[in-house]
Amino acid sequence: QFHTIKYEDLKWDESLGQGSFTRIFKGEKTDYRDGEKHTTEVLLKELDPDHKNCWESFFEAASFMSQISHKHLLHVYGVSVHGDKNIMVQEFVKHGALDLYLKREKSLSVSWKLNVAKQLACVLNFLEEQSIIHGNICAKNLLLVREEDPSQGISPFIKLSDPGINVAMLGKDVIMHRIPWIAPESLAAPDNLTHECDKWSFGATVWEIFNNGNPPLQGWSLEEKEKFYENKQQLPPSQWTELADLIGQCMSYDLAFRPSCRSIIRQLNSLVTSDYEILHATESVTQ
Ligand SMILES: Nc1cnc(-c2cc(N)nc3[nH]ccc23)cn1
Repeated sequence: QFHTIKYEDLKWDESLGQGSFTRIFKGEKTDYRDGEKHTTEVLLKELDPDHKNCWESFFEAASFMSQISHKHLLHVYGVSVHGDKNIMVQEFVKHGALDLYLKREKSLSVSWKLNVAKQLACVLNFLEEQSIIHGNICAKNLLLVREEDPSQGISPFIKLSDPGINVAMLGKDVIMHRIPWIAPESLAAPDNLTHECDKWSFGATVWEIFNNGNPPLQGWSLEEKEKFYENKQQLPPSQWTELADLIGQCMSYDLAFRPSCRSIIRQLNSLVTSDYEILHATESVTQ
């Protein structure tokens, strides 16, 4: 299952916002190991008391994250229950969620974006090998551990966060808000997620990464979003045809057409090599 942490060993610092039915805070946890007191910076994710009915799903997400470990998966230290408070204690990731970072940093290079997309493909492949379905892949659930520093040859490093409350527990509206990240087939059957669902979401997330953090279908109403799926529409394709092809394959309405993780990684690797031409192409355009 997961490690339980004593409430009195936690300290709350500033609020960092909220997710679906959760509030997040920066904080600290203390533990006593070999007679010494250790303080660790943590992210405290609190389930709203008025959504107590979701606590199983909340803890399912915690145990999901605690059962497996991977360099690109967020570490969950454990959970703490105190009265009607359910708290998930996660590693604190310095640069926060990628969707906000992409909006803020307007001049990220193509190789930066490809590097991040490859890291996500790696953890997606790992989850598939472990027969584990995440169910909520999007830039908001990617955390930036380390920024790039080209002068030092340091590349960005991301981690995939927990999936949050199971999409089947959420109301129809929340599910609709997840268009176009949620796979079309999951709209009708949110409690029957498959690995193919994660590939669809991967496609939407790569589109986000290359679209400078502008969310896809930004400002669309729930009705328009529903039509987007009913009419089997696609997101606006990137000018980079190979990238647009990969995103299009991942976001096929027919599950069978979605590529294997190995194929996704192979196609991303081939993109890196052809990165040179596109880089010069965009530079010549922008100059
Ligand atoms: N596991 C996590 C999750 N989110 C953060 C985080 C870091 C930061 N600098 N600003 C933020 N603003 C909102 C969340 C957040 C950290 N660790």
